[in-house]
Amino acid sequence: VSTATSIAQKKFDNCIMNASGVWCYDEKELLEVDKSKAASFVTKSGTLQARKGNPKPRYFETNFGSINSMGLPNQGLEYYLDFVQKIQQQNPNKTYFVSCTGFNVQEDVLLLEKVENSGFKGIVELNLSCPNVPGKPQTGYDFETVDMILKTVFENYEGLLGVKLPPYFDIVHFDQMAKILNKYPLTYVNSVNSIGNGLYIDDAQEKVVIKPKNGFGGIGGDYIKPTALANVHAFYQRLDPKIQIIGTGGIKTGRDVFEHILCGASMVQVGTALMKEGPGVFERLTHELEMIMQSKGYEKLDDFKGKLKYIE
Ligand SMILES: O=C(O)c1[nH]c(=O)[nH]c(=O)c1I
Repeated sequence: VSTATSIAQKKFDNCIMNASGVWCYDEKELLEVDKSKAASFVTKSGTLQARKGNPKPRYFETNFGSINSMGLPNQGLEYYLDFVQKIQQQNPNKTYFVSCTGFNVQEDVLLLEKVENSGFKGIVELNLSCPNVPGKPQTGYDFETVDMILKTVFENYEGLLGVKLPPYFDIVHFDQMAKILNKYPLTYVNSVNSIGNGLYIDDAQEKVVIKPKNGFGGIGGDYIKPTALANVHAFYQRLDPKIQIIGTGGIKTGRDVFEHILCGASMVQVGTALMKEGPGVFERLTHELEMIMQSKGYEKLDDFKGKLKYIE
């Protein structure tokens, strides 16, 4: 069996990689993912200037997932572009992802200009869904702004571009977002980012567990898998087939990977489980997926991708 996949005709020998924000902050972490069984890596979302992020503790693991309010700590987009250019020379046949996010459309355009000027030939992920910058609303929940950003960005940028979206919870929102996304030459849509502004409590201390935002933070892990699968499938049902889907959210076993692909994902990304287990998680997930495919007689992803059955 083969767990290989492709995004925009770029071939990957596997369909599992890291989620932006996890194990991708600096060269050390990115090299560890690059050397693992992961198909590729995506960097932490780069901003115009490097950022320290929110005060700690800003990440907490629970039995069922995680809560974070990192606040977009990153080395700055240019750091990630320089690193990927270096790595790309050593692995000319590998396609890498660079994530970026601006605080307004002017910054988004500037970031993508920097990408083009750097000669980066991989795939850009525009993060429209950071839930933890105090005072900044989730761009992904402001549909007019998403439309305006994509219109403006695609007037200038000619490279491969995907968008990272927050989870939606209303069928009409899937319809409205898909209508907007279908207007643009997007490479992919990545669903979902963390479920914003959850709250986890330490009962013994009767206290929150992260410092920023009085304990409010993005939720990941087991808690969000049903929402992630629904977003992947809703967009798979609605988007032009030219726009592929990356599935993120609640992946910690080969079964979770299988389900995301059954819902229509061409690639899956791992966040919380990677944070807990480290880059060895990619070998385990790949093996578990291969076992499932073997037991079902599937040889390649296309044998079951998007083929979720409904009850007649
Ligand atoms: O707080 C963060 O840095 C963060 N945390 C998330 O859960 N998703 C995001 O896109 C970001 I930019």
